[in-house]
Amino acid sequence: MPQAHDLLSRRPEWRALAEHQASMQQVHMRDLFHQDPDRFRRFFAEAAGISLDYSKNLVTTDTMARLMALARACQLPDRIEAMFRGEHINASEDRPALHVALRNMGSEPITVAGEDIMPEVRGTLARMEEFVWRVRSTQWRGFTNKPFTDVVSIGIGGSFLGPKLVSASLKPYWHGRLNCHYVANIDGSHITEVLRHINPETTLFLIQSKSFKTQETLENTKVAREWFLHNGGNEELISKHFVAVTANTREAIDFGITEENIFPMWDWVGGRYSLWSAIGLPTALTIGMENFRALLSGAHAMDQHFRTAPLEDNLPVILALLGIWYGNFWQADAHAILPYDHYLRGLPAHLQQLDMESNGKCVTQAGEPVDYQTGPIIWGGAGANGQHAYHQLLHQGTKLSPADFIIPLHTHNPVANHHAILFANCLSQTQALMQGKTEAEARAELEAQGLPPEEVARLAPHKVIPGNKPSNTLLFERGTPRTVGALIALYEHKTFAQGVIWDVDSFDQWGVELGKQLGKDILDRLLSRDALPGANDSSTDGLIELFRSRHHNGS
Ligand SMILES: O=P(O)(O)OC[C@H]1O[C@](O)(CO)[C@@H](O)[C@@H]1O
Repeated sequence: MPQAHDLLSRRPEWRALAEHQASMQQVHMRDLFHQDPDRFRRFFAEAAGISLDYSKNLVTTDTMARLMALARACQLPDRIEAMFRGEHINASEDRPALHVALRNMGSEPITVAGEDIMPEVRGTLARMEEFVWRVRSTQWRGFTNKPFTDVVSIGIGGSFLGPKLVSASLKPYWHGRLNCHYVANIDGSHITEVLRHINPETTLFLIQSKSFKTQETLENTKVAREWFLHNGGNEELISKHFVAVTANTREAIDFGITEENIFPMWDWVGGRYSLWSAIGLPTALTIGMENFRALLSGAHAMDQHFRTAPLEDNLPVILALLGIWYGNFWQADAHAILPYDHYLRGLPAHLQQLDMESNGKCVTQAGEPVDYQTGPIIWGGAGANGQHAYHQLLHQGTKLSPADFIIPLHTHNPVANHHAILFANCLSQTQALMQGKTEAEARAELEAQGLPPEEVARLAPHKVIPGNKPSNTLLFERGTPRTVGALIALYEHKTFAQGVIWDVDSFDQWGVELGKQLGKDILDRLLSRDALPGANDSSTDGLIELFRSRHHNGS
């Protein structure tokens, strides 16, 4: 483990990058492409069905060498091995981070506290397979003996975003009869809108919560249970319609879930890394267990690549280091995820939790305050839609936000020339971001339109596009379970690699606890008929009183 005094920004490799950045300030990517006709091939890597063109970055081979030197100085290869070996790399919670075990296809054991965990992982996969088969084959039916038509997954954060992303990404593989709905928010509109459209006789509820203590999930489960009991169900029938996935079996049983309907999770899997576990049940029910296993095998292929490829050819490491280059040396606070694929439209939201809950940290593993930037603001949306929404800022704004463009070479739904047009949009955006438009080019265009000189002079500055805006282009043949698995695993490992270099704990999330703690007292005060004494600031007190004045008569 690096010592506290090895603060990242004190390392010679860090200083070498800072000096290099100073020398790069006048460099434009246009020139880098003109100087090196082979640039595309030189900055191209592929693994596990994913291809990465990182040539449209403000980097040279010297830049990449210096970034790789920083990664080695931070012992990245050793830390990768430590993760796969189950070392307690989640130092603050003294736990391993073994989401890779969930998709481990190898024969080697993976031990936690001296126990090989693979038998239990594989046993749970087998239980999932049997459950999924019984539901999809209609052997498991509702209380009026009808096959299930709807699955409602109740969970939030990693118990929601991951399975929802995978379900949506693999919509072409969905079972004909089974519809999947997700309920996460404590906003009653979320569950109301779902319950409005389903039949209690043919609905299966999955309660997804690693802790089984998350307020939103427990409150929504109570509503779902009451709805079921008031629409034909009864206590004895709960076991036919409610299944839980949790690491807290006791709480789930106390809540009324029958033990044989509880699938385990483990504390060595973080919520945002858990879609590969039984938390993936909604996905497995809709796409089938064969496709779910293909998802796992795609992720495993990326795991093997991450664990064995030289850093220079390692896709997660390349993406991680490029993010550090811009975040720590070019003051980029954000990073855009732009899937040019309707089915992958949920990817930015999942990666927001994956990245921002992992690396949104301000102390090192040793508890030292950092004096450098850590995790970026992750944002984004589906292309080509974003071009008509926020790409203006990417092209002419003052904020630097590197972007990942993600696109399949083949669509599931060939319609007219749509895929070629989508692909052309993706490439034209990355080209425009890279090359921009000079004032001379802007002037020439305006003159070619026959505008008078004073109009040319007036408009030209508004038409200049600086360019030199970095982007990565990630390609894959088609959005199959394997490529979706590999793609998500790629970003998991990118996130981990950045956390190693920033020396933060990417697997805890203490920052979310304070809001939960404060919320308890505020809720008591909101619900109290009598005004309870103010707890702290006048804003919170004033807002509580505003709410109470609308909800308690005579108060
Ligand atoms: O699965 P659980 O325990 O309900 O937690 C849901 C989510 O809440 C968090 O713990 C944050 O509060 C996430 O890390 C997690 O994915």
